[in-house]
Amino acid sequence: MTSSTNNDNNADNNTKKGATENFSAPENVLVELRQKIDQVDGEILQLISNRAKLAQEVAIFKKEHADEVDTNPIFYRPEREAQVLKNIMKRNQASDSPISDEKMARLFREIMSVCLDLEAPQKIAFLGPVGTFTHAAALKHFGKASTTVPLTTITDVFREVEAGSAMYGVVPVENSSEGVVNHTLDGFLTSSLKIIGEVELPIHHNFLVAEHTKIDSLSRIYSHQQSLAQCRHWLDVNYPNVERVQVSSNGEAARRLKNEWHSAAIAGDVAVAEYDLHKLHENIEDNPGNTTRFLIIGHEDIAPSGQDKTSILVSAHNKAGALIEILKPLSKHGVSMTSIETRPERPNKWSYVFFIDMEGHIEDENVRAAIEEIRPLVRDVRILGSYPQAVI
Ligand SMILES: O=C(O)C(=O)C[C@]1(C(=O)O)C=C[C@@H](O)C=C1
Repeated sequence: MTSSTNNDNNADNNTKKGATENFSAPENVLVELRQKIDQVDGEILQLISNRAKLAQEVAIFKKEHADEVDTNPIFYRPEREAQVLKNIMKRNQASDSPISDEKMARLFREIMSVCLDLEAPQKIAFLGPVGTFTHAAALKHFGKASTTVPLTTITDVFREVEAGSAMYGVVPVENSSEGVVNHTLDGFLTSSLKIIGEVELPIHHNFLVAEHTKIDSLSRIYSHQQSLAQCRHWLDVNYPNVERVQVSSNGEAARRLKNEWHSAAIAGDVAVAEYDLHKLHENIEDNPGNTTRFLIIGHEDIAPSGQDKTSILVSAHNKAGALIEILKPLSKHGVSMTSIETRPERPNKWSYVFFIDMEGHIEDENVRAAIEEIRPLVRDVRILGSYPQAVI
């Protein structure tokens, strides 16, 4: 509405000035470009609306063909979403689009998120509070049309999804600088939930202040202990004499600025909008390649997307050389292992379990064969899930 009113006003002004002789005047060029943008926007709107109607038809199909036993149709299809996004990136590359493949995929991520919301609103539990990197990971993976619910602990996220109060959960699993998140791995020891997806998030820290902050007399900088550690050098150079205060999360650090005039916070982008803050400095992390990986947990088995990962949990016999034996079948069948973590298998003293991630889907012949060969060598193998590799 606003832009067409402006255009009308501009058009009026031009007519008064005698627009015909003046057709290439800068303001007319702008009017013309905006008219073209309005025209394209109208076409995009119609196309998005057509796409949304197709998604509604998909939803009807899913309802009609829901498994007789499982009366709840499954609307969220991570393997299909990964394929759609990969397709968009490929088509973008082959086009003359000035937009990067990743940014184009993010636009479509949001369109798909709205389409899924039309099919059936999705409730996603994440390790909160709002404004944390896990919140950002949930929005990156499911898009902004999903309903995201902050919970206090990783255990709460597992519990909420198990109970069916949330459909899916998002929890951090490893950081490139700080290592693995033990609470998340341990969650799988007592839960039957599956891994249905993964998200990778580059971790960029901002130095945040509020409108009312007296930036010349800062006395405190709040953040999570890991974030303070990841920005230590930058803080030593820029704010060597300001007290650093550890709080439970970056979201909590950002929240505290509301009532404090002499404090700043270190947090990510999501906290800026959530708590109405300003970035005084951006990208203050000492290691610019710092990345965190998150897992999406849920109940379903996911079909192959064409580029998948499989995670297994292996309870080994307590004897020397057990790990070497487990790894041999993977190498024999050409399965590429992407990570391995060891955790104590409580309550059994001195017993260990291995979390192994590999490339491929459990329906791939080589992955299935390797896992079948591991089975007789160990006490137990549990498939935690096969899921699409992170696309954006
Ligand atoms: O293809 C489907 O199964 C759909 O429901 C459509 C669609 C989409 O908008 O493209 C929406 C949600 C699913 O998670 C995957 C894809």
